[in-house]
Amino acid sequence: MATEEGSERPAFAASDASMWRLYAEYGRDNVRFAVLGTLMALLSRATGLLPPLLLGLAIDAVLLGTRPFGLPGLPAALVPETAAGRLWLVVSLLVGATLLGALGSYAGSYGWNRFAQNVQHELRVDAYERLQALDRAFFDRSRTGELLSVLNNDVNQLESFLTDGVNSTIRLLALVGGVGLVLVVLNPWLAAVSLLAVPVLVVFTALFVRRVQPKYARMRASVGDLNARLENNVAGIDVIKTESAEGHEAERVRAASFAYYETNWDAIRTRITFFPGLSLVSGLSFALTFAVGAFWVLNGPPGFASGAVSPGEFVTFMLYTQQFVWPLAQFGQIVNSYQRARASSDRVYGLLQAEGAVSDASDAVDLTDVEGGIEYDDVTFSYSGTDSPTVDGDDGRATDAEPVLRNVSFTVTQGDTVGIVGPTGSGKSTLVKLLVRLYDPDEGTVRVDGHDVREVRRASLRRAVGYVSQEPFLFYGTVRENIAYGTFDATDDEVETAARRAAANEFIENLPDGYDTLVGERGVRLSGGQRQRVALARTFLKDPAILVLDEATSHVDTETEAIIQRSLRELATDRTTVAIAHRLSTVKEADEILVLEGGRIVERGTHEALLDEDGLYANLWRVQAGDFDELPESFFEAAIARRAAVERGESN
Ligand SMILES: Nc1ncnc2c1ncn2[C@@H]1O[C@H](COP(=O)(O)OP(=O)(O)OP(=O)(O)O)[C@@H](O)[C@H]1O
Repeated sequence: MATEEGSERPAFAASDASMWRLYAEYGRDNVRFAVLGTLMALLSRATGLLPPLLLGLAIDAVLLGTRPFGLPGLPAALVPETAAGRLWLVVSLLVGATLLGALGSYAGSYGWNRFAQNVQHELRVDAYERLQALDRAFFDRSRTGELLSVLNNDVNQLESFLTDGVNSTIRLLALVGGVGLVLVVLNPWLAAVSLLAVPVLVVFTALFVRRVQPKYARMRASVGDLNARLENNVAGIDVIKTESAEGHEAERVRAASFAYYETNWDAIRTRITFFPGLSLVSGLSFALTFAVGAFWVLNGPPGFASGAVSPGEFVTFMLYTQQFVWPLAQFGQIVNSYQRARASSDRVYGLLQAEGAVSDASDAVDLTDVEGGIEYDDVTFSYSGTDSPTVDGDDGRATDAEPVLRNVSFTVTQGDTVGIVGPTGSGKSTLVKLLVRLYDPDEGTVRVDGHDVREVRRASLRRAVGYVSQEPFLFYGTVRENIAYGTFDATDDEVETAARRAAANEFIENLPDGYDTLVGERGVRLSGGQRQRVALARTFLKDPAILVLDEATSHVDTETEAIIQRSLRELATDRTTVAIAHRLSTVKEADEILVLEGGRIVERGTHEALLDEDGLYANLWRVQAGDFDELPESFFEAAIARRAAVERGESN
């Protein structure tokens, strides 16, 4: 399939910076929450600096009395005279710092969670909007479960990293910067011992990242596979049951689930060695600092240092070391959450970047006052080369280049009806899909009212065309909502008039809640014929200039068909109609009938003219009339050859 501007295939793979680009783009409007979160997280961290200082002071200046009582920034006039008074002051300051810390922690979490939730929400809605703007070929090649997994799980992973990861990173940086600095100021030599842990942790983490990153990418892909399998099976539950394929499907789900289990377990194995490893390094560093510090208090400075360390200063130092070293182990969680989010961001970003081949030209105009003239001018089309890579790595290059339509030319004068008939797989549905630009032709042009459909806005084109397909799709909701789908401002009267014209009013009124009856998911609570009539009512309500009926009455019984056919004739009277039919009687009255075979128009004319011609159409007509004896042997030979080709999956 040709790309619209003949442009290069768009790059689908996300760049390394995809995650940060997403955060920057979606965080921009919510930056106030991130700032609040950051400032409050810093405040809460800063209040944590006070208790160790107070404890050291209480030990040295109150309990042991070996140094004067004083705190930086505390006026001497506020220092009580008695030891008890001083202890109470320390206790009050401890409580005050704790309260302020709790407040800061609350406000910090509030800011970051609001930020993360807003980003998640906006990202998901945008990704969905992007998805529904992609062309049909993208969906032909994608798996629904996989797409759902991107919109759900992957977007959630990005949110979790914002909530936990970024928030913790800021706290950690504040810690390394703040507490690390305090340690250096208090005792540079002892600080050097504590800080020894940092380079070890950095190297250790780098190794972890290198190992775990590909594992997370594999895991995200297998979540998509599993989702796709589950979605497919739930949708196909009827076939599973009627074919007694429960065992077969349980096995396939087991295989997909096991693939996820294996990729997940592989990542978990790496992760669970990493976290205890970090704790070990942190713990050893704490023990080393304690040993050096305690010997310093007992025996004076070691050879490389000078100055005495009091028991209070030692306690302060150890408490800071604890604040510094243990949370470093948290770094692992952050890196872990980052890696998971990164694997997801590639997929979300990929979806946001996906470009469909069918898009509005930059100078496209609206199709207005549509009269309904249609022209197919030497149209050739194949499903190959669909320019639609998918989120699971399919680059969209189909291998089969066999055309499904070949040099198709015909015109339909405004208000006329054209019937399209032909054996299965001959390209009838494909032909009308080109009219509403679900796909674009490889060669040739489709015109409506003389306009090349590639030069008009798709929305205006589709407003002008009413399309009733073989498998009408109803949305979960009421009958009324389904009829008014697309004509959202229709009044109840208009909905009912449309239903009446589609011969649907009677059955709808007999439903338990009439027009307010819920139709179930995909309309499962209605029969095939009822769904068909609701879909027809939708088209009557839309009142389009061009009507496309793709075997529109295929699901109804003979009697209902007669009623609908009458309505359809009325509907078709003053509008252009393209009717695809297997039952030739439904297009007998058409102004022209096109007979497709292997993607080519092999015969054309009115019903009578085609019967006179005594070709494929006349033979198909004999089949439907049950005159098998009248059929020439060559017809059976051709039919058998066609069936064999269809079964081999060939289009022609
Ligand atoms: N989305 C698709 N991707 C690839 N090939 C497709 C796609 N849709 C249809 N085809 C192929 O194109 C050919 C024509 O299909 P089409 O649905 O147009 O035939 P049809 O005449 O409407 O058949 P039927 O009468 O059975 O509905 C078939 O060989 C089919 O396998």
